[in-house]
Amino acid sequence: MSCKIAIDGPAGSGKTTVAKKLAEKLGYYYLDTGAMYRIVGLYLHSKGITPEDEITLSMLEDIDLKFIEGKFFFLGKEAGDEIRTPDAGKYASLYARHPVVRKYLTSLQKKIAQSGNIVVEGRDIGTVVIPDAEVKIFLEASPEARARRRFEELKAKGLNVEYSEILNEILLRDKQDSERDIAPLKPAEDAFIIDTTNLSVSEVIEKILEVVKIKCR
Ligand SMILES: Nc1ncnc2c1ncn2[C@@H]1O[C@H](COP(=O)(O)OP(=O)(O)O)[C@@H](O)[C@H]1O
Ligand SMILES: Nc1ccn([C@H]2C[C@H](O)[C@@H](COP(=O)(O)OP(=O)(O)O)O2)c(=O)n1
Repeated sequence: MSCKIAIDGPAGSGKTTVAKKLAEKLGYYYLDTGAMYRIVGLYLHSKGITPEDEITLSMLEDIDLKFIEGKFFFLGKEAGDEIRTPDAGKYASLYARHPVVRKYLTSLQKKIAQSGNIVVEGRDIGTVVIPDAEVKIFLEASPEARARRRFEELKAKGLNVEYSEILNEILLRDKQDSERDIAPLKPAEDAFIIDTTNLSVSEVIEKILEVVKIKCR
């Protein structure tokens, strides 16, 4: 029996860290849907196209977005740290509200999610991308904890960031992602909600594994 695990939640709640470790532990595929929105957001911004402009399918196909052996490629090159900057997250969230962007990326994500046992992380996985997922997890944490984590993460990568700026960026994306009309950030009705504010990564993974043992027998 194939088992699909959806992990949703706001920025800094621990989705990527937990999803990657979980997929490795279970021997499942892993899909970071946020990376796809980051690639699209950076590309459209670089072309001077705003989220208010008409965005066509052919514009998005010009990105030549590919997912090969767990890695993303666009414009013929592998996606690197350039998609992990605060600006990339800002543009991802801005263009993620556009119906053509959502339709295009959701269609790709649904196809990839059919690969077999997989952990998929994002904002609308349990509600839209794989609503039939056997396991649905919604991670949350205080904005301050999430900003602190992201601040430490970016600082460790050598980026010159201010905690207050990161907190404001996270609060803005929380609002944009949860208040948009299409596929807003919210827990699926059958999602298990885990507050990670005072939990270690291992403790979060242990909680998820308890659900997996029951739902993915
Ligand atoms: N439960 C946790 N406790 C402490 N730090 C965490 C926890 N979960 C994730 N982190 C750290 O916080 C940062 C952001 O985590 P990440 O998995 O990228 O969050 P998201 O994908 O939800 O934005 C990373 O440096 C990660 O190591
Ligand atoms: N399934 C998804 C994944 C990401 N997005 C949008 C909204 C998010 O703010 C941005 C960036 O997502 P990403 O998961 O990479 O960001 P964080 O790692 O949580 O900071 O993309 C989305 O709308 N739907």
